[in-house]
Amino acid sequence: EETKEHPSIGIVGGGIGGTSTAYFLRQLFGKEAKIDIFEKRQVGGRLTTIKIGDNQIEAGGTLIHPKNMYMVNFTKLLGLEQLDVGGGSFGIFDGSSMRISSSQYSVVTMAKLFWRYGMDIYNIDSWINEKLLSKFMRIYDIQSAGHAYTTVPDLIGAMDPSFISYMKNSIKFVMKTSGFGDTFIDEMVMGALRTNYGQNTDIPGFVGAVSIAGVQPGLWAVKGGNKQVPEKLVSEAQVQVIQGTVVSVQLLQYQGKNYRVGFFDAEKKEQFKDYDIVIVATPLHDEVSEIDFEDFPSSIENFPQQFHKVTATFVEGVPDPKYFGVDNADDLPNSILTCNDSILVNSQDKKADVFGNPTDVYKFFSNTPPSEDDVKQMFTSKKDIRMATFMAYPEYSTVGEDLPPFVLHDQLYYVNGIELAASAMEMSSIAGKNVALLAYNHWHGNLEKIDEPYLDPALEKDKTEL
Ligand SMILES: Cc1cc2nc3c(=O)[nH]c(=O)nc-3n(C[C@H](O)[C@H](O)[C@H](O)COP(=O)(O)OP(=O)(O)OC[C@H]3O[C@@H](n4cnc5c(N)ncnc54)[C@H](O)[C@@H]3O)c2cc1C
Ligand SMILES: CC(C)=CCC/C(C)=C/CC/C(C)=C/CSC[C@H](N)C(=O)O
Repeated sequence: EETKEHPSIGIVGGGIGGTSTAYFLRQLFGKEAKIDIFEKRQVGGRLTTIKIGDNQIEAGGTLIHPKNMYMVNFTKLLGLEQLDVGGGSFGIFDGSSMRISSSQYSVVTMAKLFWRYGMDIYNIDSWINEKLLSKFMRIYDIQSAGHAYTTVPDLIGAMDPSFISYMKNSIKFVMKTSGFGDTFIDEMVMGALRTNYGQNTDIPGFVGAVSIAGVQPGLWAVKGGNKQVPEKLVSEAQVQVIQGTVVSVQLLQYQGKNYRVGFFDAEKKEQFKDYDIVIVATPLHDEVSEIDFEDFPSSIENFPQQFHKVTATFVEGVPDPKYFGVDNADDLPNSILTCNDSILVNSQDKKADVFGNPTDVYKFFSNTPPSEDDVKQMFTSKKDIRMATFMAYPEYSTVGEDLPPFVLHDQLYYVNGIELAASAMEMSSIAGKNVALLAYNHWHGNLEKIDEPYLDPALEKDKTEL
């Protein structure tokens, strides 16, 4: 029998969002709480690898920013290693030729970049650090002080109030207002948005800035595959993984447990389990996870925003440089960003495997699956080809001002609303910690830690000294 101190908790979804939530819940509630994760496919979700030839390559979430502290800490805690990724030659393709490409000499590259983009190329890193990262990182202090928020705008606004206006204005507008030029925005920023979200500079400023951070120097991945983080979090958090597809969450009318989770188990048999607390850690979207919420006083619906489909195509072979307007194969950059949203390819990269070994595998992203003919035009020869299509992240142009809440009902929480602000591994982990704190604070009646402003002790001390 669980007591008030030891709730039973069911989590729907075993991606980084669900498994990080489980980890944080275990830290907060201690070892007696019973925590189950329901997973319909495999733990890791959108963190997954693909085998092509003899190579294992990241297929979903790939790059981690050096300042993504939860991902950094999980990697260390779980005995995993960081692998440097990124670097190497790059170019920006406009559909017929390269607008700019790097040289083998870094001074020449810097001169070319300065010639084309002026001071924007120097200012961008400090702008991202000052306008995004330094404010974003306040969340770690806020959460380590136990504070939690019931809505996505409240959480993002707690990092810094300026982020609310970033969520309402396009990245193009935000950057123009900060003094960046059209050429830089239309080429560099557009290239970053197309490779990371398959979208353009009309997307909101907050996710736009996250996307630019996703092409900054110092990016890394977990050696052996990012999916090891969710896999190992499951054992670290001592949770039971139930292989099954959740189809319903019913609000119970009797005094005992709050919710009944209905699911089809691995043998496709319908089963039910009751919990005090339920956490949904998958996008509530028709094409991703169909879950009925039954017997609630007001209906809980899937969220109306569109999801963006992306196909990642992996080809082991020899690329035709002419496809990217380059004559000589040696001059084809390893990483190609594209700045024209009417062409097929969002970006192309020569990949290393999950251990950092070089391969002859190229990955390209496209918003629609390529035809056989497309691939023939892009590669002069190919040994193997694999494709993975993802319901990848929200279609940010359809995201309105009403972002979903983290609290769907008393003791029923939702992690993935955060993706409507920005989708990234660290965002899911931050949302996981927020939901774990909400569940804990509600359970213990710590209402002073919910939706209350966080007063930075260092700033408060300065104020009293004045
Ligand atoms: C191609 C691609 C590249 C990306 N690259 C990066 C990157 O470089 N860096 C970065 O930070 N982020 C990247 N992302 C984003 C990142 O992968 C996601 O934000 C993150 O993995 C989301 O994790 P999650 O746990 O919230 O969701 P998911 O990983 O989707 O997990 C949800 C889980 O729930 C399960 N599930 C769904 N419905 C049910 C149900 N009814 N019953 C039981 N289980 C269910 C699913 O099977 C899934 O395992 C990328 C995403 C894609 C698609
Ligand atoms: C949350 C913060 C502050 C930073 C995260 C920055 C980051 C790593 C963003 C990437 C997000 C994303 C959805 C990338 C998708 S594709 C990645 C890459 N272009 C690839 O080719 O795999």
